[in-house]
Amino acid sequence: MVNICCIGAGYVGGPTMAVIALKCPSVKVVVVDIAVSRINAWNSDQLPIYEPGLDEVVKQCRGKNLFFSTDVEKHVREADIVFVSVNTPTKTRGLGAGKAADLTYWESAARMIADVAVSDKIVVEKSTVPVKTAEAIEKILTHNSKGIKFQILSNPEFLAEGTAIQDLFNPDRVLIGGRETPGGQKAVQELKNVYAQWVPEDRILTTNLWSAELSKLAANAFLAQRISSVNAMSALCEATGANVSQVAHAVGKDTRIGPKFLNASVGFGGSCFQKDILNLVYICECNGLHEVANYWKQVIKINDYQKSRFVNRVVSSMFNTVSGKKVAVLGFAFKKDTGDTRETPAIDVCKGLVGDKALLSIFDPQVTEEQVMRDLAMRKFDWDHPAHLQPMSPTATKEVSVCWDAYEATKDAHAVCILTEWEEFKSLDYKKIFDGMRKPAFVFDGRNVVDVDKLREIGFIVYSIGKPLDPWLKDMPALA
Ligand SMILES: NC(=O)c1ccc[n+]([C@@H]2O[C@H](COP(=O)([O-])OP(=O)(O)OC[C@H]3O[C@@H](n4cnc5c(N)ncnc54)[C@H](O)[C@@H]3O)[C@@H](O)[C@H]2O)c1
Ligand SMILES: O=c1ccn([C@@H]2O[C@H](COP(=O)(O)OP(=O)(O)O[C@H]3O[C@H](CO)[C@@H](O)[C@H](O)[C@H]3O)[C@@H](O)[C@H]2O)c(=O)[nH]1
Repeated sequence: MVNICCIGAGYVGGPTMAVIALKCPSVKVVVVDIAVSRINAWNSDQLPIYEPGLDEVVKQCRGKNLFFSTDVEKHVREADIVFVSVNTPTKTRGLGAGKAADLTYWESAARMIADVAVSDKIVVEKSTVPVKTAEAIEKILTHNSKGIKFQILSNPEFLAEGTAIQDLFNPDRVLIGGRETPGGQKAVQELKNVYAQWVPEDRILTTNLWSAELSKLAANAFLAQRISSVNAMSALCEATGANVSQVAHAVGKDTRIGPKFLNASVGFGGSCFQKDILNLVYICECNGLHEVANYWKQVIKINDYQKSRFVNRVVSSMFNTVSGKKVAVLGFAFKKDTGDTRETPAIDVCKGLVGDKALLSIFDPQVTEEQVMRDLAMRKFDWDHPAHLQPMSPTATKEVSVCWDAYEATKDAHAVCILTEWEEFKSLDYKKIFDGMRKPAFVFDGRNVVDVDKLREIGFIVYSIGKPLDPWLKDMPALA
């Protein structure tokens, strides 16, 4: 029996290992973490993350060949293959602050592996890391190894939250990078054997270490770039009367471009895109490639512009002030089918509206009040000026309430802002919502989920990203 241990029981470690356990009954998988509450949750009926299909997978193998534990050292010692899936956030202090990846957690995991190992191991980079990280990890492991042999592999994860189980069951590709030595290639083959239990061979790509590490950053940069491209077009659509959905459809029909990832939105969020592009920008700068760095930086700048453009549109449409007005926010997670709020555009939009003294009532089917308040109270990091942390005013969270129902959130509101594309927001009783709101009643759809014509018939003034402007809004030029 192959023993796998995964360090880090988060959004990646948990679902990925659960699927490996399900698909490989002859492999024993233990997921370890230093966060006791997270491990307790993985061992309970209330898993620590919301992900469609995850509960069923965990239920089928937990206690058989899938285990969750806080005894990190014991399980690392017993493992043949150690996946490292710890968080690699953007550094907020010191050299490279605001861009470089913070590898503190990764380094401490590597040192611990070197300290406790008593047999040869394959160490797999599952976390997203800067290109060349494997070289540093190799040095840490071999300098402390007491003669034990380690092989480092890069096996970046491409799952998206909300569809993680589907993505893991049927990945576009699995990427494994290794040293081009006999030992390195043997390790690549061993990991390949695990995935080959359910992934067709032609979808398992093998490369050298640096290509695998860089491909992960490149893939996220390309994906985010598509969203910034369509979002940039959405501003031009609003200015010209074109419809961004029609433009995206027409553009995406070109098979060289393709139809996916062309939905205009209030901006991309999530824990990966911004972090990984900033990391890429930093690597380019370190290599003296300033033009390349600036090119990718622009993807983030357009994303920031899209969020502030949305806030400006709300304020300018409502007679240039939202002061003291109740604004309902539907959706706070960074996308549908997840409760994750990391880097969600809702944080910046809500802070922008509160900055203009709006009174917010927020509803998201998967995000707790505690989480919303924590996110809004957090200081915002200024990526361009890392020395300047912009705190939210300490009283600001008093202007925010969290509701458990869209109807309660919208009652007596002047406006509704839709910030996450939850399916249930498409089929709300908008007539009932309209009747309960102050007039004129506005809907600002940051995800293009509502039927604009139907809502206008009801009486709403509707703004939908990149769509021809409501006659009312045409007379109210945005301030951006
Ligand atoms: N979230 C995604 O959708 C996604 C997808 C692909 C890749 N990634 C990458 O995968 C990595 C993990 O992301 P995540 O979203 O799962 O992060 P996460 O914060 O949800 O989970 C990381 C876990 O690692 C644990 N940890 C940190 N240091 C540890 C240590 N020394 N020993 C034991 N446990 C430790 C933390 O307690 C935490 O529970 C990141 O590099 C991320 O960029 C994320
Ligand atoms: O057409 C689109 C598609 C996405 N988004 C937004 O983009 C963000 C990211 O969405 P998505 O990529 O679906 O979710 P993530 O979980 O962040 O997954 C991305 O980041 C992961 C972490 O690296 C990678 O593994 C995945 O392949 C990559 O898709 C979300 O705010 C979406 O609402 C849009 O605005 N328009």
